[in-house]
This record gives sequence, structure tokens and C-alpha cells, in this order.
Amino acid sequence: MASPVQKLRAMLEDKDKIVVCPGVFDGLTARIALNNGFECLYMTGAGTTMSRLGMPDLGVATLNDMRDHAGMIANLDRRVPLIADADTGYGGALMVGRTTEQYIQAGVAGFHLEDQVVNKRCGHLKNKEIVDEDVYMSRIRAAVNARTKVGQDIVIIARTDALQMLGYEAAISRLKNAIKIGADVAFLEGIISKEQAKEACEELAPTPVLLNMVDGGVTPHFTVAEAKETGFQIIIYPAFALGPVYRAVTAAAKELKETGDNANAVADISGMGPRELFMVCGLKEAMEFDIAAGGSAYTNGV
Ligand SMILES: C[C@](O)(C(=O)O)[C@H](CC(=O)O)C(=O)O
Repeated sequence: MASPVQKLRAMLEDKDKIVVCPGVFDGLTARIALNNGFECLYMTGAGTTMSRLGMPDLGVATLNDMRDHAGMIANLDRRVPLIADADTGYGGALMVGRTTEQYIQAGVAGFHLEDQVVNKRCGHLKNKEIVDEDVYMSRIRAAVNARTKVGQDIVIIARTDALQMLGYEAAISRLKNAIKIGADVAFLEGIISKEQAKEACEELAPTPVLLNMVDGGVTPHFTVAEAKETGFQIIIYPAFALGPVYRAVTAAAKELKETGDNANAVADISGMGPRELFMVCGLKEAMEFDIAAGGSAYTNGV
């Protein structure tokens, strides 16, 4: 069986293909995306920071938070590659190397590293700060060298946040230089127009380019078909699950608080008791595994 990273590389080699990655932020949202047949997942750092730490995307999550979360998600279904956010790499070159090794060991197929200061923020917020290009290059080089050192593959996605502060030319130049030293995919954060998107894909070709589809951020809305037509080869949706979960849980909270009942919220999942919900997270396979190993706890069901 091809490894997750081999699968991701094969998808990227197909120039007629766009890899669609719903953003997941925990085991349940990952399971829902997997059960709906997506061929690649994206672990959002913003969502991880919010769900795991209850904090905004301001560089609060550490390597340990991110690696543990990514490892859990990547191993739910080893047939489906995971692209995971690795922010700034969490420190100097040595730390970026360690991050790379640990993401590889965790089973992550691809990850992105950016040029914001370690005290970073979501790429769609104002007043970002970036590091000098030589520091950024040392991050990318550290990732490339760590990959070589462990002798196992991972797709390195170079992200630049330089567009907001330095402008288009400087941002593209950073991405080109990152590619020259071994990055596999380019990620221009905070694209502000469809024209800019097209120009970037053309200038960076044949390197695959990733589109970060943050609705409500600075980038205009693209459908998958439009992104493909523009020349992107990966599209990530960081808020794919965050928005729906926020809305649904807020409605349920209001209902229970205001009416003293949760009838509407329950009606939304009618027919789903605990057993059906656990099915979403592999109940059937877990029981089958136990039975196949000779266990008797689940032979009569649950
Ligand atoms: C892609 C991103 O790094 C993420 O954490 O998912 C964020 C997305 C977001 O905050 O909505 C980003 O910086 O664009």
C-alpha cells in the first residue's frame, strides 16, 4: 500500500488535479470528513488552537500541541494523507528540524512553514510581522535537511505572509527562493484578488500552489472548479468545520438556556443515539477488531 506521503505526491504530480482538503480540528470533525470520502485532510492550526487550547490563533500552540493533534488525526485512516499546519516551525532552525522529524514520525504527509515571527497571528489578521528572508530560508533549509537526515519523506509547503507587509514581488521572490532550496509546494498567504491568484500560479509553475480558502478573510471566494481553473493544485478550507460547529452549538446553547429544553437541537440529529454517534468514530471497526483478536466483549453487540 502506498504511504500517505506517496499518495499526496502522486496527487500533486497529476497536473490536472486539485487536492481538496477540508479543514478539521479534532477527531470527530476528521472522522466526518473521512466518512464523506475526502482524499486528503487539512489540520488547521487556528482550529487546533481554538479546540485544544480554547485560544485564538496567535502562536499559542506549541510543537507538542500540534504534533499530538496531527498524529491523532493522521492515524485515524492511514489511507488518507494529512496536511498539517506547522506555523513558524516553533523556534530556530534546530527546532524547525525537530518539528519536521516529529511530524514525519507522527505520520503527517505534508506541512506548511511560514515566515511570520514566532509570536505569529492568523494570516488574515492585520499588522502581521515577518522575519528576514535569511531566517525564513533557514527554516525551510532546516526542514529539508531534517527530512534527508531521517530518510523519510514529507511534503514541505513553503508559506509566506510577506504579501501584506512587503508586497507581491517580494512575497513571490521568497517563495521562489524557498522552492530553490527544496520546498515542494508554494503557499502565498492572504491573496487579495483573483488576478493576483492567477499571476502567482503562473509565475510559480510548475511548482504546485496551495490556495487558503478563508471566507471572511482577505481572499475572494473561489469554488473548487475556479481554484483549479486558476492553476491551484491544493485548496484548504480552514473553517470548513469551525463555522458549522460554532453555529450549531451556539443555537443549541441558546435553546437550552432560553427554553429549558433541547428539543430542536435533538431533532437535528434525530435517529442518532450514542451508538450511531460512535459509529461515526469507528465503533463497528473497533468491535470487529476486538472479535477478530479473540475478544468476547462485543460478540453480542453494544
Ligand atoms: C491556514 C491557517 O494557518 C490555519 O490555521 O488554518 C489560518 C486560517 C485561519 O486562521 O482562518 C491562516 O493563518 O490563514
